Amino acid sequence: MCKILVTDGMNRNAVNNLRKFNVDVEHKFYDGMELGDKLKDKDILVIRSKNVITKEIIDKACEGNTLKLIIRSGVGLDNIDVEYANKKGIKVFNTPNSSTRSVAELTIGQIITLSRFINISNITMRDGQWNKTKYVGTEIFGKTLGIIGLGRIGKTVAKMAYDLGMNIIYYDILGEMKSCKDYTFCNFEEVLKNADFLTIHIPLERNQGYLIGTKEFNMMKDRVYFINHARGGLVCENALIKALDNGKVEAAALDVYEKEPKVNLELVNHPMVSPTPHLGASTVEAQERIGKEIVKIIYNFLVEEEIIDDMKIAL
Ligand SMILES: NC(=O)C1=CN([C@@H]2O[C@H](COP(=O)(O)OP(=O)(O)OC[C@H]3O[C@@H](n4cnc5c(N)ncnc54)[C@H](OP(=O)(O)O)[C@@H]3O)[C@@H](O)[C@H]2O)C=CC1
Ligand SMILES: O=C(O)C(=O)CO
Repeated sequence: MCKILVTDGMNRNAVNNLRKFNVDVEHKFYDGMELGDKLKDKDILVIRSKNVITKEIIDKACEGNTLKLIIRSGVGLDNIDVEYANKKGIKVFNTPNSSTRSVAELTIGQIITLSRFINISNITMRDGQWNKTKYVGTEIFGKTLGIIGLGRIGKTVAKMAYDLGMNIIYYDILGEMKSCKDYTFCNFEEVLKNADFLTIHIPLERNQGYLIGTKEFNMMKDRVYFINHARGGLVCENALIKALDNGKVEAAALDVYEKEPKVNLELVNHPMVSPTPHLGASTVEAQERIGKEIVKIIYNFLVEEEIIDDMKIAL
């Protein structure tokens, strides 16, 4: 019988649907070499962001010679050594399309949160403070939103922000996108220099250094609003704290951190930071879609491997 290990949260409908395939599903968190050990008799591993799948774990798993598929429930594959897994004959899939809308909506929510002091008002009002004259915000209409990475999420953020009246400038490694003529392609430095609001939506590549450190913050407009919902490792947190302290950055919204789930208290306690604990994909809708994507991947695998017949069931 095909054995599947799911180490993290997974939509209940998806788990129930998997069981229709007459497979063995163990739903329990394991990590490190214990996980490697548990994988010795598993065919499929499903993880989210909590596990880091290293060469060592893959080697341990391969002692059992059963593991054929790793599925990352989500987009970023930076927590899996994909190249090594592939070298060992293990396929790696993610669910790239399911959370785009949710991450984009969180980003737009934070753009407005920062521009209107919503986060800091929430906190100070609980102390009985009435900072009406202190928290004079800014409209986002007519302001320039700089986007680094105009992929699925970047494009969705761009469309929403454009519809709210923002001017969109972007940089993407793929260059100018013909289908995005309402937005202006710039080089990386030009986006940093001209954005009133700056948001990052690129993957973290393995062994990549910071995309944004002190040098890059210094290039930005004074009092820029900064959002990182991509990966913590892209931004130097110490440089961000300095930029917030010296007013280069007016306010920052963060969903991702350098050392998750460890919290950098200096950063998240900064009065001008609006932090969320990696909630980008945490909506009912995104999780349902992710669950469906995973079931489809596993279904295709089981059919391909002739473990089940093409059941033509509605997934
Ligand atoms: N906070 C959260 O909960 C979530 C965070 N994420 C993060 O968001 C990231 C983006 O997701 P998504 O939009 O779906 O990914 P996409 O691959 O659709 O978009 C990323 C875009 O950025 C481009 N790119 C890659 N590297 C660079 C670079 N150095 N400079 C400029 N552009 C670059 C990519 O080009 P190319 O295709 O050539 O690489 C691509 O066009 C994910 O990788 C993940 O880390 C995703 C979901 C949830
Ligand atoms: O899907 C992703 O990449 C996320 O960060 C959410 O888990």
